[in-house]
Amino acid sequence: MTELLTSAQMRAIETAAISAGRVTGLALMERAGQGVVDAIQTTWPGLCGRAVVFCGPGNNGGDGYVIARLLQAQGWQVAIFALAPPATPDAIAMAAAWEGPSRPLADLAAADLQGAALCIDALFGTGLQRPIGPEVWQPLALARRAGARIVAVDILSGLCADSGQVRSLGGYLDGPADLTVSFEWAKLGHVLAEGGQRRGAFRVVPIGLSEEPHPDGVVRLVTAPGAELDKAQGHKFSHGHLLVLSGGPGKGGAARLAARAGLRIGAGLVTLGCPPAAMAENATRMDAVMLTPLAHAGDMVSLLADARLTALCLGPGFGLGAGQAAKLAATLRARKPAVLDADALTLLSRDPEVRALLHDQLVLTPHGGEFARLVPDLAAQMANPPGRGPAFSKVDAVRAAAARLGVVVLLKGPDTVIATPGGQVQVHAALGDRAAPWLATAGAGDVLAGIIAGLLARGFRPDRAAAMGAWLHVSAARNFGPGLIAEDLTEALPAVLRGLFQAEAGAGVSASSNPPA
Ligand SMILES: NC(=O)C1=CN([C@@H]2O[C@H](COP(=O)(O)OP(=O)(O)OC[C@H]3O[C@@H](n4cnc5c(N)ncnc54)[C@H](O)[C@@H]3O)[C@@H](O)[C@H]2O)[C@@H](O)CC1
Ligand SMILES: Nc1ncnc2c1ncn2[C@@H]1O[C@H](COP(=O)(O)OP(=O)(O)O)[C@@H](O)[C@H]1O
Ligand SMILES: [K+]
Repeated sequence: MTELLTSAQMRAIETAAISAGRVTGLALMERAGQGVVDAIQTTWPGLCGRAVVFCGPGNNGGDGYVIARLLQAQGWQVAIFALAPPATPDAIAMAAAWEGPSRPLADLAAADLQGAALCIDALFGTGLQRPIGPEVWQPLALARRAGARIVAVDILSGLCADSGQVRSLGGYLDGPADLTVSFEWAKLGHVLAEGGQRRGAFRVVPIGLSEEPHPDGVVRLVTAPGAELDKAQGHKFSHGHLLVLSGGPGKGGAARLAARAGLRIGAGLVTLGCPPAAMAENATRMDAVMLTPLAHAGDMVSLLADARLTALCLGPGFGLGAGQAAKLAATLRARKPAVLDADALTLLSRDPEVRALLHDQLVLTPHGGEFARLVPDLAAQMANPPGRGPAFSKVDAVRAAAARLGVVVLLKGPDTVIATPGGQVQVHAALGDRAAPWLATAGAGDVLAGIIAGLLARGFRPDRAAAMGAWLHVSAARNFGPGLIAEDLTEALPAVLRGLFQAEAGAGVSASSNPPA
């Protein structure tokens, strides 16, 4: 399952299926409840004992009443605590079918939680449209302190299903849910921002909607590349020539990392272009990467005119002077595929005339700070704590930035978001069995820029190069593991490629996709 839905998209699918008579809301709710109970058993086989179920007023609460009934039928001792009476027809019906104890959540006392093995959080799901107060999150915090495992129905209450941001007043509970069980498709709030960090073990269970038609504009998770990444027969120029521009003496490390990554990912040739004063330093550090002196933007003319030069990478350790701005402008005027990172992004944000030269063969790879310099209004809107109504998520911000700038934008992080100028969005989620916290190390971003630039040089489309780059980068980090430094990423790439091609040649199925669960 590679789609990531918004709550509106999920609602639209559900409403269409119900209105067409293909399913009833009650049947969906029953399957959702059953899915949660099954997921609890799979996660903690044999667990049984006392459970408290916190129910909200909407259909998320409705799921809670189903879960209470099914747990009780399995021998659990269950008590329901309701934040408010059920308010939707389906939740009212499911509450009526519950024959056990039910009390107001406001009456919850520490004694009610003693010995509870489970706390089912069915307070709010995809319908959360405004911040919750302490009366909602404090009982969850209390249950956690009492030692109960928190099971979030659909999503941990207080997280926005569209942005992953916390919507809470007066604090929020510490830490993640122990288990989150969502229905049919993961939602954006399960991978973006805090949502990715707070989902705990994550399962998506079927509720019978998988064949329903999807609305337009669905965001997709980046999955493993396939055989397309392998090298076809040919000579080195068949696989492209990448030019990486570097800064002056003592500043070349970042560009060298990018250049080596471009070579490792299969560009036929990689040249590092540096100021003449940095030639000696770079020559002692590079063998397979070629070197060329580039004192001024004018020195790039013949290189840029050469059709065999298929991509560029500008930014890592580049510098922020007038000379660098001129080289950036010359590159953009040549309209070749390129990755713009680091200092190139800062130069862009300073100079509207250079920004006017952007074109659709470019990939911009900002981190959060660079993104805020490039598109301050969008970054501010994204950072605002969501109040009432729909949130402005990282997906919304990156989609808007790509449309405004007319380039592919990749905004980095454990939740890497990639958008095209046309509005297509992909997310690479470095979570769960794809978590890569060791990537938070100096120079990791330079390697990512080099990988993507190498893929551009090989002829991949900018959005495809960006998505494959994000996947390969995290896979390389995971392949190396703890202790990773940026240099290790390039050296781990061959094993990652070998694994991919072996998986492809084997079952014909990728062994290492990036599933939501
Ligand atoms: N969409 C689907 O296909 C399915 C949805 N189901 C469940 O239904 C849930 C969505 O149900 P709803 O749309 O009823 O939404 P919720 O149950 O998430 O909450 C909506 C209710 O809470 C109120 N509310 C929202 N924010 C509040 C706040 N901060 N403080 C107090 N009240 C607040 C709303 O006015 C509304 O009454 C899903 O998360 C899922 O658990 C499942 O039953 C199965 C199928
Ligand atoms: N916790 C994390 N999980 C997954 N990826 C991460 C994490 N922290 C950082 N990264 C990745 O590491 C890279 C860091 O890039 P960047 O911030 O530009 O650093 P630098 O400029 O030092 O190279 C990005 O690709 C980012 O997505
Ligand atoms: K919930």
